Amino acid sequence: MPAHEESSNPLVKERNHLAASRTALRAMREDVQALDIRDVTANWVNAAVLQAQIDDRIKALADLSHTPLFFGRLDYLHEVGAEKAEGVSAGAARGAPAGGGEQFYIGRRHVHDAHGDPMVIDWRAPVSQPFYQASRKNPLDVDRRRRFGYTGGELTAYEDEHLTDPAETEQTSKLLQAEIERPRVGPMRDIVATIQPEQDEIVRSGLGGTVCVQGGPGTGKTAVGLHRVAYLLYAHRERLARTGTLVVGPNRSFLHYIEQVLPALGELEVRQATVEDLVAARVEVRGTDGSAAAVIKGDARMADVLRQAIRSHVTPPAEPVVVVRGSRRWRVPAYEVEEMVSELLARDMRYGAAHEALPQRIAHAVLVRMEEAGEAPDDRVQNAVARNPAVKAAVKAVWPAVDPAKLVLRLLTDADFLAAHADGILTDEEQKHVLMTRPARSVKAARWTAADAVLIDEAADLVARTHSLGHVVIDEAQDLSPMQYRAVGRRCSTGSATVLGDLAQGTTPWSTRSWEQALFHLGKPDAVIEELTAGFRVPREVIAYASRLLPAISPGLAPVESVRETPGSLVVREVASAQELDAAVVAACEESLRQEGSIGLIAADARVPSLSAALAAAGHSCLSPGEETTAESRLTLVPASLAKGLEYDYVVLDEPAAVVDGEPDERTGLRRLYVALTRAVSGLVVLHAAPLPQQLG
Ligand SMILES: Nc1ncnc2c1ncn2[C@@H]1O[C@H](COP(=O)(O)OP(=O)(O)OP(=O)(O)O)[C@@H](O)[C@H]1O
Repeated sequence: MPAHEESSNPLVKERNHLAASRTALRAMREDVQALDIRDVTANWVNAAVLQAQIDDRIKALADLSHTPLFFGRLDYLHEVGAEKAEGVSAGAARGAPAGGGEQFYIGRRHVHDAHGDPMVIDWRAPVSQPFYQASRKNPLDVDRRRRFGYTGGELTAYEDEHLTDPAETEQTSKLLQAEIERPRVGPMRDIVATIQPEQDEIVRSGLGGTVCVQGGPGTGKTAVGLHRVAYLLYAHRERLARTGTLVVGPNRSFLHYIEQVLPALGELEVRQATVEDLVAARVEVRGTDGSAAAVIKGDARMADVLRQAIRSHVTPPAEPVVVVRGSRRWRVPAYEVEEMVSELLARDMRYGAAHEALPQRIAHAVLVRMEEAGEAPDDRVQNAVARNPAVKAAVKAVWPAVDPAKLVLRLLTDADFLAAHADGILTDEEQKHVLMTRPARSVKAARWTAADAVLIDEAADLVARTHSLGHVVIDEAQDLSPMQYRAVGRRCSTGSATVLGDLAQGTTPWSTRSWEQALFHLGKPDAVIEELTAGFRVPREVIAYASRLLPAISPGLAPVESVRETPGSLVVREVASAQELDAAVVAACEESLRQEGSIGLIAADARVPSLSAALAAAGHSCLSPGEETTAESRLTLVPASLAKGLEYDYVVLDEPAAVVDGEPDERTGLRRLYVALTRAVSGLVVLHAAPLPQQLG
């Protein structure tokens, strides 16, 4: 209950404001539902588009009973200035505390009353920012910050900080702590009520610049990235609606896990995809690469090879172009066409754009001759000449169209063609690795790998510029290859990016070694690199245990400082023999199921079938990673390879040595183990029959 009493019961007043805000929100929704669009739409296409927008708006205005409409209140000392007033209409109905300042309720979305005056201010509005940033040292004109506590949708508590009262001392907020420690059930949720100052700075950094965030497990990188998109959409709604936004994640399960955060914040238009989704539009990925081949194919030098290979299609003209029109013949000599070609090459334009431009250039040369001969040709004549069979034939010989997939197929199947463009760039050994072991005859027949699809995407961009979005968030970025960074980078070449990752969690053979390099490949070398160090997921004991691996997996990285005490959160249990391990694991899961919240059983991929069978025999069904946990179904069996980015209240970790052995080398194995050890919110039980990796000792 409150530390400071007001004259009448403040909790009652706050509940009244909540009830009034809900009524106002309902009225806003009803207004939208009542819109009659028949008069304003010219045809059914317009009507359908408008109706879809209205439906989205109705969805965005839904009053979700489990997500409180507001979570905080700011009492300003003075009226807010014009620079902050955006999103706050000029009316007087914002509450006015004694003393002449203004009062604002901060929530997930803007709610206004029938007069258009705000009842709740969007957390992203400038006037809300002090809720996250104001401190005793720098109160930002805030007299009082109030946080609200809810139980099952009911407003049940509040907590005040009087930032300008010298008598009051700094205390950690109990409501904040409780919110951070709330058990996890279901998919990831938003953190608007508790964004921390250092996170808020990243969330609100401008649309113009790219930000890269290095942060250990559970420091809120994913949360920050998603809230940043929501913030940018608020601050630059029109521009981003036109250009589009995208969140890139490592796999489907992860995308499922995070997919509800943005809709809960009212943002329904953000695309979410894996890098493979982005690049696999052109070919179907059916094959896999060995790690040696994948590393070379993912190396940025491949971009140089492709560039050379595509340019090799340009051949200097051997003959003049002779265009016959009516009774006349027009001749453009070979040297003149060659000059055009050199000029196009020097301009460094896209291959396909130059292919389109060349016939027009040749036609122009013909037109000049026509004019010299006293004719008066216009644009239509130029276009007709550009389509003349002789011009077409000349362009086909000099600057032929190139199909990106066919180009890559030739590079991967024709050793001489590869050598011609890779010599001096790739060693002989590397070239051998890149060549298909079973050369396919056609694009359709080829068993393309994920890395091949990225090469094709690169080639396609050499032919025609890739469409760029306004903003792209890349999560778990440390696992991207340089070529994958390039693929994502061209999708934000005219926009900006948020790059999120942890060097210690890189588990691909090509994983990022330095953020500077990664940003260079992304095409954003001037990005700001930030670091998050406070951990909101993993309890102190557990993160300390996992951090023992850091010197081996990422020397130089500082361990995460957990904000969660939770004594007794780590149990390491040795099982007498391998035969008894499955039963011990099932028992540990049952033990965990007695607690509230979600349970994740993480095991080496190879151990999953046996554990699945053991659980089934004991009468437990389990979910797959990313599938929604519910009150009835709370146990997920997670192959270690899919654990990244996910979290569970209680984690049972099966046989760490097997997790390490599941990877091609020890460092990658230990990194995989580090990921597995850092998924727990409340408790971790480690079970092992084999000796633990000595780095944990
Ligand atoms: N300011 C915060 N208030 C409350 N919870 C937070 C805050 N920041 C992060 N969290 C919670 O901490 C957990 C970890 O956050 P998140 O998944 O974003 O971390 P991460 O850095 O992406 O971790 P990983 O490296 O393991 O992928 C999530 O449950 C998230 O909601």
